[in-house]
Amino acid sequence: MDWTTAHHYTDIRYELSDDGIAKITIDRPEVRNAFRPETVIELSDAFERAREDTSVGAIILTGEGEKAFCSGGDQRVRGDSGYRVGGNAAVGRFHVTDLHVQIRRLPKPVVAMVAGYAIGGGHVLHIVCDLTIAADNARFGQTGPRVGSFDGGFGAGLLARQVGLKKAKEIWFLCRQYGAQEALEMGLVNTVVPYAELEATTVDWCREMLALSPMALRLLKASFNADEDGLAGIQQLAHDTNLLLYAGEEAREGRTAFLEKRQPDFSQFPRRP
Ligand SMILES: CC(C)(COP(=O)(O)OP(=O)(O)OC[C@H]1O[C@@H](n2cnc3c(N)ncnc32)[C@H](O)[C@@H]1OP(=O)(O)O)[C@@H](O)C(=O)NCCC(=O)NCCSC(=O)c1cc(O)c2ccccc2c1O
Repeated sequence: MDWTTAHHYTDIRYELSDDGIAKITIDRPEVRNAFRPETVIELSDAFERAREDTSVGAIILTGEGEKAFCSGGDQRVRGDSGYRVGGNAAVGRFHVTDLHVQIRRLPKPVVAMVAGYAIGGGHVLHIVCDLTIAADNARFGQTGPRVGSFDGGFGAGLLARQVGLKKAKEIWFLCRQYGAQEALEMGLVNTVVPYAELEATTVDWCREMLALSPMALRLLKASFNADEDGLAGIQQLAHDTNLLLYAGEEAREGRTAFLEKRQPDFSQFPRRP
């Protein structure tokens, strides 16, 4: 697969295929692709870039190398008030949770491509992606209670929806690691493939989605969010539906009437049963 670098970052890579796939790679293999605040800022920028690029229809999130997708927050820059920018800022950050919301709100499918460890905050990153393709060497788990941390947001609630409440509690309360096959059996990932086939399979899945209606995929993603995110999810689905209303004659009549300073004539539109 040929990828073209579309923007240069320090901690991540942002690449595009020639057919509408963006690939975002956490590029810190020396720490098993742990993220520091700078990494999260770059990831957020890259996801926004992919969102704004109308040629992009699917996004892959992955980690460099075969040893890890992501090992969570970089413990070397963890201070008493969060993770420190530059390793020594006085006030820390916990803003990977904003990235979770951004990935879920992004109106294009986001696919986690996981080889090696998806651990701690790195595990939550794959949970918030729409699909997960795992290599046969992938290992999943939470470590929060082992390092004095927890994610009570999507890391707990969404995980429970994916694998069931008892299993989610087991994952968090015992901090065990689970292999790719076990993850597949519990509904944590969509498929498992040999590492050598990981990228080709992920790209194939993306291409299948690229051949489908982008608006239908967008509304489906918003529909799942509406169920899971309460009022914020309903707002997103409503906003997306409003896009369709805007594109129709009925809404156009309202806008045109306002601009022409006349009463709108909605009588021409059916009152559908
Ligand atoms: C991931 C591992 C299981 C890999 O084990 P392995 O044996 O393959 O490799 P090493 O352990 O030897 O690691 C190689 C090298 O990488 C360094 N490293 C690994 N992970 C990290 C990390 N997270 N931070 C910093 N450095 C890391 C390791 O020290 C080695 O360096 P050398 O210099 O010695 O070569 C295993 O490494 C592992 O268990 N890692 C730790 C996983 C972990 O506990 N992660 C943090 C969980 S907490 C978290 O992520 C988190 C972040 C947030 O931002 C939150 C925000 C809001 C709520 C909750 C949050 C949250 O919980």
